[in-house]
Parts: sequence; structure tokens; C-alpha cells
Amino acid sequence: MISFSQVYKRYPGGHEALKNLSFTIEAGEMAFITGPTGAGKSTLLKLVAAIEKPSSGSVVVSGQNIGKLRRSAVPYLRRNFGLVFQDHKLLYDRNVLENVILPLDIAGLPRAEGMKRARAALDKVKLLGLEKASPISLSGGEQQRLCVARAIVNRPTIVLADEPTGNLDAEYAGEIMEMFKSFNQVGVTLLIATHDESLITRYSSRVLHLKQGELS
Ligand SMILES: Nc1ncnc2c1ncn2[C@@H]1O[C@H](COP(=O)(O)OP(=O)(O)OP(=O)(O)O)[C@@H](O)[C@H]1O
Repeated sequence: MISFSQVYKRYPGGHEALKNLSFTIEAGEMAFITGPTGAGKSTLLKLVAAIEKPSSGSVVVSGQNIGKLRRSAVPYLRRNFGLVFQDHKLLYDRNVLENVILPLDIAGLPRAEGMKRARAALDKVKLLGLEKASPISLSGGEQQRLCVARAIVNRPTIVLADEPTGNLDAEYAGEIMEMFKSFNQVGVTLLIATHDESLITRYSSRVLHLKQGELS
């Protein structure tokens, strides 16, 4: 469960990016965050991922109060997360399979088990067969799907995605959304930030509308 209670986020310099946010996302829910540029969508996701801390109010994720979390506890919390963030770049000096297996190597999973899981993740995003390719040779949509495979390979309970379909045409964007829907159907909680309102009208999921840092 993700729970925000009277959350404010002020960045150094005084800009108030989020104002008095209170909402709850239940385990297994799929929800969208929309709003114009600068509305605070990325900031909200960063608070959930413990990349930023609230200035006041409480953010509780999987029973952990993010504002009170010790730095050393953050990696343990993040093991529950799959992050599809714009600044999480693919490694172009490694092939597709190596990009997906990396989080498992870091987690210390035996190689054979890691290979099995990485292939299963690539299968889910329909990239099996391109394991040996360099990410740079993939299309934009394929690279985006590779980012999704890397995010889900750890079998996260919560997936946070920031503009996962940014720069994709409607067909690729639709594919990515269908993939998220299928993860949700097996119990994964999804929180997806997007400014593309047309994409979410097809889904009956909850939508949190942000405007200048406030829920409207
Ligand atoms: N590290 C930071 N330091 C100072 N101000 C920041 C920082 N990060 C974001 N902001 C400001 O906080 C506000 C909200 O930014 P945020 O990135 O959360 O919005 P967004 O809705 O995700 O926008 P976009 O759709 O353009 O990504 C913006 O005014 C932004 O300039």
C-alpha cells in the first residue's frame, strides 16, 4: 500500500512542488498520475521511491515511513520496486540480456537463475530473440520495452513508471500500456505518470490529476 498524508515537498530554493497531498493506493491497484509539465508528477513518484523525502506530512510505502527511513534501509525498500524512470539509461556497451540481468547480478542471484529470470522478463516484453543485440540497435519502442523488462526482472510488487510512453507513437505506447495492465492482472501495484490523457481513457483505472502540485 502507498499512503500520502498531508504531504508537502519544497525543493531547495523554496519551490513548492507538492502541496497538501493525501491519497492511498491499495496493493494491487493500477493508477495514473496526470497533469501538465511541472505539475509535480515526477516528484510524487520520487517520494514513493525514496529518491526524495517529503518536507512535511507522511509518505508510507509497504509499511515504511519514507521520511523517517535510514539511508541504509533504502536499498531494501527498493527491492520491492520496479522503476521505469526517464533518467535510468540503458547501458550501450552491454547487450540486451546483460542489461536485464544486471539488477540480478547486483542482488547476488546465481547466474543460472539470473539467466532464466532475465529470459522470462524479455519474453514478457516480446524481446526474446534479441538478447545478443546492442540496445543502440533497437527501435525507440523496443528500448522502452527493454527498460520495462529490466524493471520487472526482480519480480517487484510495485512498479513506478515516469512517462513510460514518452516519445513513442500510439501503437508502441498502447503496447507498453497493455503490458502494464497484464502485470497488474497478476497482482503488481502500478503507479504511472503521464501527460498523455488520451492513453488512459481506455483504462478504467483511477486517475490522480495534479495541477501546480495539488490534487484537483
Ligand atoms: N531537484 C529539483 N530542484 C528544484 N526544483 C525542482 C527539482 N525537481 C523538480 N523541481 C521543480 O518542481 C516542480 C515539479 O517538477 P516535476 O518534475 O515533479 O513535474 P512533472 O509534472 O513531472 O513535470 P514534467 O511533466 O515536465 O516531467 C517543477 O516546477 C520543477 O521545476
